[in-house]
Amino acid sequence: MLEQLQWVRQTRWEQEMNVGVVLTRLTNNVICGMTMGRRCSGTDGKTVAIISTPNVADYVGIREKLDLQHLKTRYVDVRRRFDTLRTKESGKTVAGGVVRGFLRVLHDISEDQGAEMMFTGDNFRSFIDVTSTTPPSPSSSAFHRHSTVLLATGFHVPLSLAVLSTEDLFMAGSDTTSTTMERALAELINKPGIQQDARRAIDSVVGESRLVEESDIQNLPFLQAIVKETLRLHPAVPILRDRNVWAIGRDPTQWRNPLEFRPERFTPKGRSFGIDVRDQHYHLLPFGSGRRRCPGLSLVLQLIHTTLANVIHCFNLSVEGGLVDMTEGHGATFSKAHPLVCTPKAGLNSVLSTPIIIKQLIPFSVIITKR
Ligand code: HEM
Repeated sequence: MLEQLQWVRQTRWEQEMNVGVVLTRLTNNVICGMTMGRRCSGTDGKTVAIISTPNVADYVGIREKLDLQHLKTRYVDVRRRFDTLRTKESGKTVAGGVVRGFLRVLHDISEDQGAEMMFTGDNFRSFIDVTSTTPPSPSSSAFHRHSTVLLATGFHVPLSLAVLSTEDLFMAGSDTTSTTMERALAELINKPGIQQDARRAIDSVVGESRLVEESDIQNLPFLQAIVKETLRLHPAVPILRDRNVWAIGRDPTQWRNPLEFRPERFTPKGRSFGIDVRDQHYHLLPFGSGRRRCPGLSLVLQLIHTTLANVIHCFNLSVEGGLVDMTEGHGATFSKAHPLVCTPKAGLNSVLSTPIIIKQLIPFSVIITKR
């Protein structure tokens, strides 16, 4: 995030910047780094927007004939870019790139003694079996369709299938994560008192001379409460197959003042202290539950906590008159109807010293300044 703001300062002076797009780029880079060992997000955040936009034609049974929103055309473009990316990767080495990234992640999990779930050889084989049953992508090049990768266990996996899984991670993880962070920032802009309390708590643990690190998060219960409250009110996957997570999170029989953003409910003195998002409590299920529970949960919690903590720690965020409009849009992740758009204004030397005015497209404006 801070790096992105640096980029804005250098290249987009006095130009508008969509905060959601910046957060999407950040998330894409994390997923890309994890799976491919490199950065790969474009600069426009277009991929996720296309993938997560519901196609009107799907609902009226004319999807083969009409492409009213030009989604098909745009999706083909996305696939072409994915193909380019994977071709670049496989050009280096077939067993390298994507699959090496996967293997590294799987290996790390199997070695991690503190992991919630021990990853055994059987788990590993199951993972490969599931991957192998995925139908090949029609747009894969002949090379990818016919190339297989010999995994450490002795299994051969078609390269195209391994790459498909990478795409799944983008679809499942990118927009969900950035939307959640955007929502949290918007809530904090609307609730300056909560923002200040969070900053004070971070200062007391981290001080003012360094950035927040992942290891600090466990000592920041109020920040954790803010993230839980964001996931309660704004679950990025609002409706699952068998339950409406969005409605459960606002159920008045379970939550006092359910429509209000009150992170303190999750703090030691609050009524909901101890309630967690890891499927132990069935009235807070932003990541689903059971076998289908989001596998990216631990990663995403680290990413969201660390990013939010650093933004809160480094900047004051405020709105110019009125409140940030929290109206939900129509996308798969219920992202904001009006994205947060910021305009960097007068600048000082360091990126953290750059006052930034954030405004929504209509009609609100937000100011972010160096503390
Ligand atoms: C705030 C961010 C996120 C939220 C709220 C979220 C939530 C969810 C939910 C509710 C599901 C469906 C569970 C079900 O079907 O019952 C899911 C599935 C999934 N998520 Fe996440 N997710 C997030 C981020 C991520 C990230 C960062 C990744 C990976 C990098 C990821 C990977 C996946 C995958 C692969 C699935 C499909 C699992 C399956 O079909 O069995 N998610 N997620």
